Amino acid sequence: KEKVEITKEQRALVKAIVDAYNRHQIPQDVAKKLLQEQYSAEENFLLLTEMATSQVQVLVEFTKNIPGFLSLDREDQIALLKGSAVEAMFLRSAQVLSKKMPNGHTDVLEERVRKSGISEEFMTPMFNFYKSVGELHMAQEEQALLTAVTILTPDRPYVKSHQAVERLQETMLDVLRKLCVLQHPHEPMYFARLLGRLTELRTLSHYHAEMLTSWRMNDHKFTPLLCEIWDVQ
Ligand SMILES: Cc1cccc(C)c1Nc1c(-c2c(F)cccc2F)nc2cccc(C)n12
Repeated sequence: KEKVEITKEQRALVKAIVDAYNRHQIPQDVAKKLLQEQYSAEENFLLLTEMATSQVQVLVEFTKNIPGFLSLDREDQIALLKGSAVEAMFLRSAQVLSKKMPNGHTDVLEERVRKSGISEEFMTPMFNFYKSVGELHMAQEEQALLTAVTILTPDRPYVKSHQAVERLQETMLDVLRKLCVLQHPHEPMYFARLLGRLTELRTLSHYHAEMLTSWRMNDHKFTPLLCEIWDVQ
């Protein structure tokens, strides 16, 4: 039986990533609005746009705190952020939507998503993903590390120093693998199931691109930050 040991450095790495993941949460005012505003498709879409915008801001702050990220080539940092934003946001919103939030936020958010003009063909895979993430009952270390692994994916478009990104990603994967073994001793395939979510995320990001197009066709407005991160307009 292989003895799994987390080194001092790895413990420090996990702490840094979890602190960053928790420090940057969706602002309270956005979360509060979810409960207050009335339910029209327009109002729901506006709220979700505001939420998506703050999710991008939260993502940028989290990413800057991933040890080693800021030492990467500056253009690669941008390429990684643009290439991973949707996947990281699906992961983040999955945490919000899957855990039973206090005072019923979850179903309020779910309700608004379901009534925001998104067509059924995207709704089903999106909520299947949220359900499959919820069933994993991920610890916060796993959520934060899996998000970091997603961001540090070397084969994003326009990434030049592929190897530098791969080295960082491997550092995260190694400690995530150890954590999974230590925290789920009776589920030897747990780590593999986590990585399986990343495959599902790739599919979702294609759906997301189509969602963006259909929203644009219906003349929905985005914020400048959303236009920049997804090269729309
Ligand atoms: C905030 C939110 C939460 C859950 C579902 C949805 C549809 C949203 N909203 C958006 C998302 C988005 C996301 F932020 C996380 C996950 C999947 C996503 F589709 N992307 C965008 C891009 C332009 C406008 C909006 C309204 N929008």
